[in-house]
Amino acid sequence: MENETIKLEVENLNLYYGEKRALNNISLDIPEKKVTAFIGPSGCGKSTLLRCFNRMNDLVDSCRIEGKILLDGDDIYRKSVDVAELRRQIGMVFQKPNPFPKSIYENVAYGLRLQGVKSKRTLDTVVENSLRGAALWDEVKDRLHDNAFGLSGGQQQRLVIARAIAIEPEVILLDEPASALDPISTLKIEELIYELKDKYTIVIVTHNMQQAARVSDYTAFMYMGDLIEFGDTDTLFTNPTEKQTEDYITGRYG
Ligand SMILES: Nc1ncnc2c1ncn2[C@@H]1O[C@H](COP(=O)(O)OP(=O)(O)OP(=O)(O)O)[C@@H](O)[C@H]1O
Repeated sequence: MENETIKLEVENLNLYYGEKRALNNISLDIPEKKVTAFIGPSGCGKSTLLRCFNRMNDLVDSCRIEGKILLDGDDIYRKSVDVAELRRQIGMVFQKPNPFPKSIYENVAYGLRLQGVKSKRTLDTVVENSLRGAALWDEVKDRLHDNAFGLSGGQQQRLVIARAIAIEPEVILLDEPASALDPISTLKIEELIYELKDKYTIVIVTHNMQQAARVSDYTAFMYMGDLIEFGDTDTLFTNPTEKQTEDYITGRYG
């Protein structure tokens, strides 16, 4: 990690849902323009930690956090932070593709329209570039004004990624982005993740250890709200430091 620029820093983060503690004193650094994967058995807190990065947990009434998360050195939980702007900087893609009930074009243009962009030429350019960036342009360029629901699940997920990158985020959070997809669509998403890291910092939650090993540069293994081990992906999968990590990656539990 010495040669990396740190994009997000988690410092002594505790997270509670009511009385129940779901994250225990987590500290880790997310490097810029790399892919960081969170792995671990169901319920270990991967999605909860991911959602902290764009303050999605603010939407859960019972949720309380202690500790800090810094984006480029600034605390994202400071009172003065504009959460809408934070979510523009840190985009998120969920497990199930969630396009809007609009055309392919309007799905991608949506964020820019919200920002007040009206120029057709600007919108056309951004829509094309974003669809190209999400490796979807060639498949949809002749049907941009068709409803997005007519796309396959894998195409819908790439559309959602195009919608996310249209507003030029710095970080993209992916919560099990391929778990609802067939193997070929999954492969396309994995190839896309690999390409996107040239421009964006990517954090991915995945159940699939092979996927983490294929797409990520760094991996964090979590267990019951604890961060057990964090390091470069090759080392974590071939020579883990902790016995619990070894047991998990060799399939002894989880
Ligand atoms: N909104 C919520 N309210 C209360 N408890 C929650 C809430 N969301 C998650 N939890 C609890 O927090 C713990 C961590 O859940 P989380 O969804 O982060 O785990 P995960 O590792 O992502 O699991 P999975 O792989 O099954 O999605 C679990 O015990 C879960 O039941």
